[in-house]
Amino acid sequence: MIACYIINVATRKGLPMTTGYLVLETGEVFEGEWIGAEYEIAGEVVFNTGMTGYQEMMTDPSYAGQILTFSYPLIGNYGLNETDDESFQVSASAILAGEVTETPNHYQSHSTMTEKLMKANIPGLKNIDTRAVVAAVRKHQTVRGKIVFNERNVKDDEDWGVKENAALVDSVTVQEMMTYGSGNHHVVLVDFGYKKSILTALLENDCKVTVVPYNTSYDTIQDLYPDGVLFSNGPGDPMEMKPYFTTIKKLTQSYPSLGICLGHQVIALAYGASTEKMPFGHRGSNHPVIDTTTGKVWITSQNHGYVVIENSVDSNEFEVLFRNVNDKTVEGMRHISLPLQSVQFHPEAHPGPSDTAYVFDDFIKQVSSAKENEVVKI
Ligand SMILES: NC(=O)CC[C@H](N)C(=O)O
Repeated sequence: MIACYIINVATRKGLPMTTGYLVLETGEVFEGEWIGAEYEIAGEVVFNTGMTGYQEMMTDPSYAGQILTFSYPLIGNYGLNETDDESFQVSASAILAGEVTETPNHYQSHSTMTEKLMKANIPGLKNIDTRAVVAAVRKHQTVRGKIVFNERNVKDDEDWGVKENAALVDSVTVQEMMTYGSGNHHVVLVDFGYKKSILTALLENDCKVTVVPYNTSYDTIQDLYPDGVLFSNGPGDPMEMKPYFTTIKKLTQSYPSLGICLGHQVIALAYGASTEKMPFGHRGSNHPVIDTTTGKVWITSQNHGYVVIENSVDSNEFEVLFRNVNDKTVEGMRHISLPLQSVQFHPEAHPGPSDTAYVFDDFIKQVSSAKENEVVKI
């Protein structure tokens, strides 16, 4: 299922590169050159400030339903390779870029950005003023846009086609469970749209991993006899996962658990906390977070638009373990008594720094000690 709404499938096949427009619901129009698939599309416009990592970003399922702006001015210079996709699809609904090179230079490069978009059937605009787009997104905070063939005012459009989060997650979750690896620790990865790097990090930590659809029942997961459960990243508003909060809470009370990004948000919600939309999110590879217990600051990879509201977290149950250095928002929590931790940032990196990869080590330590003590499983 396509996560975003295709507006117009009129094609311009055979015509040379033509102009295309980003039109915002607030009325601004930005001109660029069309690349990739030839259809019009709508979505929330977001921006990522990473200087590298465009391949990992566009294939990160958390971008489903969003028009992704690369703020770094030169995109595609080291090409795209056969190993760095974070999923089986380009998940962003469309991309916006400044200069896009057609002559990448890297020994692993396998395709250009334009070829990748064509193959994945995803549209984009290049040579668009991404600085102005980012300024507009920052000004309006959350803003939807359309990329269209002809300049027009979309202010009064009713049809934005942005799907409910449940549909976004449905478009990226696995259809049936799959098991990978043969390590000593069996981890169930609850898939809201997992990044491949999370699976890789677990496999590198001596795990056997069973990826299950996000709506798998508690009993089905229990029958897998997991040693631990990881709740993945994913697209959309975490509140839309409400029907699963009871299962999520029960799982975290039964098995050592780790939540990453959307996984962190749904755990917080399952325990009664609240989330809210941020002004324009954190998307980039250099977001500093402070460990509130050690005072150490880590540079993290991030991609989120929602955040857990700190004063909604029950301090008898959780401590806020990480906080964003810039805006002080919650970046991670640790349960007071259960082996349960969650992070808003991406310890698996890809793209971005892997300074916080130790979060996986800590999770596996909890999994191991729970197995040794057999005190956690019911
Ligand atoms: N990377 C993620 O898991 C993103 C979580 C959620 N969709 C958000 O935007 O906040």
